[in-house]
Amino acid sequence: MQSLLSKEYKNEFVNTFEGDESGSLKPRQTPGMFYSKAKPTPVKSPELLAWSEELAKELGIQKLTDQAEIDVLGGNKVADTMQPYAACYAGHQFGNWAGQLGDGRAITLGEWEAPDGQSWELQLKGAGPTAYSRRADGRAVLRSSVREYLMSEAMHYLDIPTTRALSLVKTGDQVVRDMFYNGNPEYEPGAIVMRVAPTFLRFGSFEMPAARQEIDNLRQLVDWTISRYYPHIQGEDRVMTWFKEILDRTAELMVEWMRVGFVHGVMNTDNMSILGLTIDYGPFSFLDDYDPMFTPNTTDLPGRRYAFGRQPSVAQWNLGCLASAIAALFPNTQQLVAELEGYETVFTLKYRQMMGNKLGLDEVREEDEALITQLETLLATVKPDMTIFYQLLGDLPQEERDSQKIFSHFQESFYGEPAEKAKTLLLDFIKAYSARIETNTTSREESQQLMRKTNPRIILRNYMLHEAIEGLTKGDDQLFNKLQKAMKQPYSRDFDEFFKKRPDWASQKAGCSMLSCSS
Ligand SMILES: Nc1ncnc2c1ncn2[C@@H]1O[C@H](COP(=O)(O)OP(=O)(O)OP(=O)(O)O)[C@@H](O)[C@H]1O
Repeated sequence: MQSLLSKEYKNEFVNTFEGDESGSLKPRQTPGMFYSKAKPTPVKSPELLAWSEELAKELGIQKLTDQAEIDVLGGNKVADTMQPYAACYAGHQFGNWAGQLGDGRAITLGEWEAPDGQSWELQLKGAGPTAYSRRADGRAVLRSSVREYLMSEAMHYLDIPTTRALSLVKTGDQVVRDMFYNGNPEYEPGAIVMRVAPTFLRFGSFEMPAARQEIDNLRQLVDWTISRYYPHIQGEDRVMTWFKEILDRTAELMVEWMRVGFVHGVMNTDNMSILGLTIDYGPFSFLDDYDPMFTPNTTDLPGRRYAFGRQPSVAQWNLGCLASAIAALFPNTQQLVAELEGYETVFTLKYRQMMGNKLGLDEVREEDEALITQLETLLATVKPDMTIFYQLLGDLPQEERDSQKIFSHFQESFYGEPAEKAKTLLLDFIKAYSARIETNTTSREESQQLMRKTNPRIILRNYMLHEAIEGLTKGDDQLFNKLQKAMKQPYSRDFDEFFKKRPDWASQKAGCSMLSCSS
């Protein structure tokens, strides 16, 4: 175990690539550069609100003992061997080329080598302006930081690839935000999250040199990324093999989001991790009532580009941007295009298997495709609470045939009284499902076990996060602490006080269902 301050940090990224070393925080374009050095801007009075004990242990980080370490987490102190920088990247936002973006409020302090040899970038989000802040302040508010802290850890415990969060610090400064974009800016408490990931490189990191036609830089970044993060990929075709693996990981990530009903909300290419991790927890939401066209992002409302059911195809579109960016490294792009077109097959195979697990099927047979489609139609029509529906499905007695009893069994998952047609869909599905389950070669117990480890029981619903944030803002951390415990066991029945659907009052309240982009 080592302390945050005494660690000998590695700085491979800045030692390998060309960067702007001036340390100037003036917003600017940085052609030819992979990063710009940027020290965090000190805050008034950093106060530790949360610390991920398990993650710290995994990384070999010693328990915090004094204020100097909290000062590191708040950006007021930098260890001697850290070389803080903001990365330069570009991106497509809402389908449009946005040019240079870069870390406008995130600063990577250094790379921490864990006892198992794995290297982790330690990054502060909300640590003040950088060369890439454009017209914004480089800060984050408590509201969005609590959401990122809790949700990224919750995703980890759901077994979904994600960046992690080590700490949450309240800065003591006030930050101005117009939460509802109605021209009424308000002061909100500022906060900083320390995020960790092997790398925060995004699709947009590769789009940047490609757009600037800096082909040598692009090649250098690709080669380095493969050697460092995909060391098992060797040989002449390594760039193509690498692309295929990113495609595979991205498809897998989409399947995982669909499994738990996670809607990211801003799937721009600057928010697509090159490792296939969930990155950037902004206006995300879990589905409450099952609606494939639900988007939690108010900015996304007109087109619903990032709606729940569209995420897999948006991921393919984003992979297309990555493919275009690296196309210059291939003599011809035929295979690249073919791989991209193969995404749908890759996704569908994984998706079916995942749905089979959600349903407790022993295997996914060809005829199960119809059952899955039947279920999807049922869910999209009845719009029950997704999480509760699957829990009830797992608990439904196998021998139950009484329509009224079946209907009552699912009552808890309904938002409002379903129409007659919806009832018929439910009963027809249950009939087909029960018949299929009877043909399982595995036992009912095994089937239920599979369902229990695939279908989460506890999800961090937006209204719960909202209530926890309201509490914290008033100095009451009870709910926040309870959620921190509950999210670590999303498949257990020990935290059933959070096993409940979204209350009526929360469906229209800002921050409880829908959110705006960057805060
Ligand atoms: N308050 C802010 N100050 C400076 N730059 C910002 C601010 N908010 C967002 N940005 C920048 O705007 C771009 C898009 O914002 P987005 O909300 O996707 O990212 P983010 O939440 O800040 O960061 P990340 O993707 O690193 O989690 C990024 O380049 C980001 O750094």
